[in-house]
Amino acid sequence: MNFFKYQGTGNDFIILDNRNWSYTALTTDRIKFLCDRRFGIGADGLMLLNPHTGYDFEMKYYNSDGRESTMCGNGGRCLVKFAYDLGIKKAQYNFIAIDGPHLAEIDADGTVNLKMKDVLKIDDFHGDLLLDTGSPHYVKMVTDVMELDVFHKGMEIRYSSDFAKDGVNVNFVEQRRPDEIVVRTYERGVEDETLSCGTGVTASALASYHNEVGKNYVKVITKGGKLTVRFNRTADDTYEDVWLCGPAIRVFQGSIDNQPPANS
Ligand SMILES: N[C@H](CCC[C@H](N)C(=O)O)C(=O)O
Repeated sequence: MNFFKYQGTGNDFIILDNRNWSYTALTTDRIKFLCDRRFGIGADGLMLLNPHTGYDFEMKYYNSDGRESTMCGNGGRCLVKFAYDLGIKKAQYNFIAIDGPHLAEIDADGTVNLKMKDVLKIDDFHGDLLLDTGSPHYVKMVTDVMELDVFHKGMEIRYSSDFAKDGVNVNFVEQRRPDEIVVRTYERGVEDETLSCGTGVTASALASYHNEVGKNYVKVITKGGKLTVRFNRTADDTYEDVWLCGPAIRVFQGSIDNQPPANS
């Protein structure tokens, strides 16, 4: 099996070119094995680039637990860069994912800009915030975010009775400046802190204290690197024209045996 490894601000992915449908029969166990950082290749998730009528491609995303999941923002950005590296070169990409169509553009400096779905509401949850940016996100504003035990605090919320059934991604956000936040995320389906989470960074930017009605531009610092989120907040508190912008890097390509070793 030939694979490609990409990362977007440290959120890393195995990508398979599935334009000839050769990888469609991957099982949950196989994807989990491929994402395993000891027995397999190692990644936060795996993506298929599928052909799709009317779009440049279709994105299929699987968390490292092997199960198909909802939208992955960093994954979407990496998949656009993968398409470019395959020779699919467009001024503007238009691909389809589980949460609908997405536009994307690659800047001259390599920044990949991904249009995210509109967010029609942000709910209050006992003083924290809940919103869906293509994946479900819990946002808690904190101080000293880098001192936090994100793994245990995140797991506690994710497995609490309110979220245990479907899960939720948990973001801890420190407002450093009116237009700059620091975000750390415990990711559902990885069941650990990732170095960044694109839909989580987007959710955190929309939920952060200082955004105002009209155009906003939020700088987001994560353990894996820097991203920016642009959006228009409407007078009735919906969020549109939302773009997640940042690097997407091809790390290596390789091949892995088709059958995992018997003892894995
Ligand atoms: N773990 C998320 C999906 C991937 C999100 C993240 N990797 C991103 O960049 O948006 C979930 O199951 O909801």
